[in-house]
Amino acid sequence: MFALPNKGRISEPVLKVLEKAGLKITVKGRSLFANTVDENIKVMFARARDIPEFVADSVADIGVTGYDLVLERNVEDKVDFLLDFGFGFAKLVLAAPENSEIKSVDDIKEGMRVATEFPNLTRKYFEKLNKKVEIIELSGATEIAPFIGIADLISDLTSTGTTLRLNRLRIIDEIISSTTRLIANKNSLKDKEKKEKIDQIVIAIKSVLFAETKRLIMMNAPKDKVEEIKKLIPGMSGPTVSEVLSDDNMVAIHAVVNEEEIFTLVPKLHALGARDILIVPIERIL
Ligand SMILES: Nc1ncnc2c1ncn2[C@@H]1O[C@H](COP(=O)(O)OP(=O)(O)OP(=O)(O)O)[C@@H](O)[C@H]1O
Ligand SMILES: O=P(O)(O)OC[C@H]1O[C@H](OP(=O)(O)OP(=O)(O)O)[C@H](O)[C@@H]1O
Ligand SMILES: [Mg+2]
Repeated sequence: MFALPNKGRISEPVLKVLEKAGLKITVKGRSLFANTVDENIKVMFARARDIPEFVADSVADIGVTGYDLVLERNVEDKVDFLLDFGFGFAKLVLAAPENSEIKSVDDIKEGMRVATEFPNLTRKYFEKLNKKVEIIELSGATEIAPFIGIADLISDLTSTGTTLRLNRLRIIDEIISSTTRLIANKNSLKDKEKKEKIDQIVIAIKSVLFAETKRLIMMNAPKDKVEEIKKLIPGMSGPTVSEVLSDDNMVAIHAVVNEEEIFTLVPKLHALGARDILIVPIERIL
């Protein structure tokens, strides 16, 4: 059983990656379960917040959730981290109103109230600092707490910083940093058949994440410039060079290159006489 977030900000990007990975999850409306292209892989939809426990307790064999939520549920020792999706980046930070006297951790006094959706991580953070504070658990919109007099500061997730800025809150310290992860139940990994399926899923997802940073570049180029072009695009196993039947002096070249290199690469290829340059997205690289 594969547990996936049913809503929230990581749900859609995760489903997109799995779609590209060829899992073909057939979701019918708001249903709680779904089938996949592989009859041995069933999907269940749950809140990202609950998925760490579902995986730790063997309700699901694997699941996708935030690293922050695994730590918050205190199950990091009960699950294995199989891969990092590289998105869903957020930091759990301690923040106080800009006009508050709290400017650093040292200004936090005994008995101050901290509002949060992450009571366990926040409690642990203050225990380490040996500071006694009161944790006020909220289930969202934590930013409002200092302004309605129910807390002195908050600990909340931030990624772009927009929410904190908008609410005139200043970061005091960083508690943890998080991204979206694939986690597995340790016993499921010990089961030979399940392990085999899980490995297939991991390879499929990795192939998608890897391909997202790459492009296939294709071009026609003068034969006598091939060596120079090769130096510009080493490719994954060297570029492929093939004949152009209509023109003896030209060859067709294709190679896989890093997406971020393309902007500077193209003018150099042009200068060497490359023509008909095509840059094509790649769905998966295995
Ligand atoms: N602003 C953000 N930017 C990037 N990732 C985030 C952000 N906020 C949360 N996340 C990640 O997404 C996970 C799920 O958070 P999200 O808020 O989407 O779900 P939720 O709290 O279950 O839903 P909702 O907030 O709609 O009730 C978080 O634990 C974190 O890992
Ligand atoms: O730094 P930013 O890019 O502005 O993102 C941070 C915001 O995103 C999350 O809220 P979410 O949308 O999940 O709402 P919630 O507070 O109700 O969980 C988080 O709790 C912050 O409020
Ligand atoms: Mg949220």
